[in-house]
Amino acid sequence: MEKLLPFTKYDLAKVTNHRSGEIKFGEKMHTVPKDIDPISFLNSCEAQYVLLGIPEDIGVRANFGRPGAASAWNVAIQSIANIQHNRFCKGSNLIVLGQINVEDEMKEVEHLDFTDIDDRSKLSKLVEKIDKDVSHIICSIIQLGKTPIVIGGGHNNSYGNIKGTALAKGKPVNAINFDAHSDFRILEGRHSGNGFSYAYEEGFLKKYFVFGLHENYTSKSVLDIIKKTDDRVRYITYDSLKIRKEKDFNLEMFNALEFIKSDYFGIEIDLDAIPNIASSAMTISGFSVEELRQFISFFGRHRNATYLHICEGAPDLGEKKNNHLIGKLIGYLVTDFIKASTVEI
Ligand SMILES: N=CN[C@@H](CCC(=O)O)C(=O)O
Repeated sequence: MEKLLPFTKYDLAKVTNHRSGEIKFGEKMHTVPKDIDPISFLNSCEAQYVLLGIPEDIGVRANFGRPGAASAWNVAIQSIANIQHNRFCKGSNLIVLGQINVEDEMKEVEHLDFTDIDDRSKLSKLVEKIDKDVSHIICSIIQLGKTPIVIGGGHNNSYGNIKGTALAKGKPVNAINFDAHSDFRILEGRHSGNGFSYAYEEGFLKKYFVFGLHENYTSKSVLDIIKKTDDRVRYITYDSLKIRKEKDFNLEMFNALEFIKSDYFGIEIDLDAIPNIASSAMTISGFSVEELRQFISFFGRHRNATYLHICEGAPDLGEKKNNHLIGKLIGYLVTDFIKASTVEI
């Protein structure tokens, strides 16, 4: 895990606000001790869930998007460290592994211009480099029997999550994606809009379900491709669920689970599906936070749920005064996922 920047107990102490009479997650979560190999530590630690940050937005830049997703990890870990450790959820069930070291890559892209064809190709190459690191770390975590909770970063990291999971399990895996976009776009060089299509094309992704696609932001060509692969790729649109009310949210979650549950699956959450959450493709129309929480709680309950990835949140693009809110939202989602596994289906 050379590309891992471990989160130390001092880092954790710095972000935990101690209050007498209370126990915060930051006082109970595990960190990799200095001079101990992360793999040996993961192997010996009893906690099931492994927090990993990917503070990059190179895939978003390569997709003509607005940078900012690199800032989610920092605000997320600050919020998670200050959740109350109690009978409903225990901080001691989490290992804060750290973040993928993308400092050099982020420096390299500072002056790249995505409208320049050569620069765009450099951006895509850097995304490929990060893909390798993500898939390697995810594979190692899953091989040790742990459950990764990944905080992105752009949605390009779905590729590394899916590939790492498939390599660890020794077979292609499935994915459910709560998203306004399919990210199943053409293979034109890696970016945040084609993580799933690359994983599918390369044989790591078997079945894929997109939950809540926005009809206005899905191209005819993507819809045509999906139509031809109906046995393996399906979707339900946000508009049919929440606007025209032709479909029922709970029933469609059930149907989506029926589709993907035959194999291990990853739960992918793009925060651009939630209105007014700062992100590259921020929206004013979308699912509520409660619906998203119910979604994670529902899918996280299944024994084949193998990882959770929360991405595209970009606190740096939001209002300065309230940029902790994305961290707070991510904290709710992380604990909903952990709580879900105690009611396995
Ligand atoms: N991960 C996001 N992908 C979307 C972004 C859409 C946008 O920037 O408007 C996509 O490529 O379709």
